[in-house]
Amino acid sequence: MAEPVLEIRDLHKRFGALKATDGVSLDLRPGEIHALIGPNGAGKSTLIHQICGTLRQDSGAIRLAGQEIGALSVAERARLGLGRTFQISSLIGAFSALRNVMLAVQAGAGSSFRFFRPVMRDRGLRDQAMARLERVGLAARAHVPASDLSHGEKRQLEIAIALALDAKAFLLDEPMAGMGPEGSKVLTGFLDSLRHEAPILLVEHDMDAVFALADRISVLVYGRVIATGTVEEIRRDPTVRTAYLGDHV
Ligand SMILES: Nc1ncnc2c1ncn2[C@@H]1O[C@H](COP(=O)(O)OP(=O)(O)OP(=O)(O)O)[C@@H](O)[C@H]1O
Repeated sequence: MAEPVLEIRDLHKRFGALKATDGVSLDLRPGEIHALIGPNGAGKSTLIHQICGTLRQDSGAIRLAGQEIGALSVAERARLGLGRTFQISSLIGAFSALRNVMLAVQAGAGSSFRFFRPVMRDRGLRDQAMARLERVGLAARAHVPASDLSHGEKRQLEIAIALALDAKAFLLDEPMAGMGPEGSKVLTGFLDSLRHEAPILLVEHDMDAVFALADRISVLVYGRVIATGTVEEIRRDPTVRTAYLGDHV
């Protein structure tokens, strides 16, 4: 089997007496959407925060493409290809969609000399950024300030930024939240195709989306993974049905 892109090994995080992450291990394999589900307070966001670096684990390993990243800053992890979107937005509201993506292309290229050039006049950057906007279906909105984009469009823009940073893995934290049924359908179709660019760790409460998209599902309860498997395996798992899925299957 192909090497996992992202590996979490025996991760622990306490808040006082509360074990928010209690020995979590999971893998994200090339090309897959791995959904992380579980009841409110199970520790999904805490786990995502530790993977992207906004929260430091007490112990355990986090590896991206074989490299230990658990001690790196958020920016360093992003530079190595961890594409984090949603819940905490990285968009600059006053800048156009195009400019937001151009800044990401520039950061991804990592060439500091470019800082001295007027970003908007750099043809190469512009073309690369437009290609990412086209990929996510936002080319027609390129010149609209990010703050004026709709909820769904902001999410598309965040994915364009992650693409510009050459993401090796996407962490998507409740992408369907706040979307209407039509928006959810469009986003589901888009995420389905995005997995071919980089695998996706998807935290999502919308079970229709999870069941439609996930190659594998891990169920988190009280900071522990109680089951990992395909959609069918998880739907049939009696422990999962008792702990969480009862209403959803
Ligand atoms: N900074 C913090 N300090 C103390 N306790 C925290 C902190 N952050 C989270 N917790 C607690 O850790 C537990 C896990 O919370 P977390 O937000 O990770 O769960 P979740 O699965 O993402 O929930 P939801 O589905 O509601 O977003 C909860 O009991 C929460 O109250």
